[in-house]
Amino acid sequence: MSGEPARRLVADLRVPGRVEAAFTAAPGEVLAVIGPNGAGKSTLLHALAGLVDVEGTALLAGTDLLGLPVRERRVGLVFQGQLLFPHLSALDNVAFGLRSRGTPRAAAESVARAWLDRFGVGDLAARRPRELSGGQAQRVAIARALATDPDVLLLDEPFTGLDVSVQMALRIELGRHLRDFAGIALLVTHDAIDALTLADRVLVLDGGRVAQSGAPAEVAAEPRTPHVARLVGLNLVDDGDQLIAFTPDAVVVSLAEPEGSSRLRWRGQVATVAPHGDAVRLLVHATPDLLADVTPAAATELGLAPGREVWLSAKATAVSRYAAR
Ligand SMILES: Nc1ncnc2c1ncn2[C@@H]1O[C@H](COP(=O)(O)OP(=O)(O)OP(=O)(O)O)[C@@H](O)[C@H]1O
Repeated sequence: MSGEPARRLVADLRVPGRVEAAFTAAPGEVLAVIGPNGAGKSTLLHALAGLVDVEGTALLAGTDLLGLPVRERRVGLVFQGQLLFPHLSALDNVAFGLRSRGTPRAAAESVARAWLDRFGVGDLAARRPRELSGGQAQRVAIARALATDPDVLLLDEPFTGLDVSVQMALRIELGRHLRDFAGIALLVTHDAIDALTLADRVLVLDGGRVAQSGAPAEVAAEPRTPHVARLVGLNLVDDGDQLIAFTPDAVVVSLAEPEGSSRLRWRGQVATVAPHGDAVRLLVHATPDLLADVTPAAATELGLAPGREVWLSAKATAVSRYAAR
């Protein structure tokens, strides 16, 4: 048996006023970090990368990353707006990390070339960043981060700002490389698809704290924050010590108050009306805001337009209830 401890990350970090989070990640695991604007997602990644002062520990195989000089942390970064070195070719950008660790030029370039090839941009090796499209530059940036074989790969919104078709292609490519990646990946994303398709686990931040963590399917089925509920297209109602989640198509919209004694009814005002597949999706300002899907015929019949006062009710059999904590 090897005496090498598993390269598990055990982090308990605090950047005062911005984020306070304890989490663990196993080698090979992709952890999606999600949450609303200002939740502390970027700060968490910046803390691990050494870009911001942080208290606490981030033990990796027993060594505290936070105690290491930034250059000695085996951390790969792909950050929004973190540009490639403009004066270096794509190849030299990817080879840079290895070169700065003392790898001889030929060996570093050979590794760099292989990474560019894997991301389908090998023929662009000689180009400078300004000669690359956004999607090509992002492929080079991801190749650059992976080329150093980091223990921890930090990806902050790697698809933001790219065309939707480029995002889709890059998501598939990145997914393939993340499956083979032996280290730990933390992926900050605003997109439920990323969290559901790329991640092994999801860490939900809210107001600088961890609100929930678990397998993507668990988090999607039983969201604990309005932000996650909205990401996965569910309504979420706080009912004291329980949370209630239900899909927009489980909501009945009426102009008159629904009969019966169910507490699952709300009065509100239609805020937006938009096509959603074969249905019409309403966002209704109620307490809380709710989504409701109705048929186009019902939308016309009920005169559902922004400003319309409506009643909403949820079928008791169509809701999922779970403990709030
Ligand atoms: N350089 C900074 N100095 C002080 N406070 C900051 C700084 N950067 C961010 N903050 C604050 O720290 C908190 C967390 O911000 P952070 O950027 O980590 O959130 P985020 O979840 O990444 O948000 P977004 O999705 O908008 O990028 C916010 O309250 C933010 O205003």
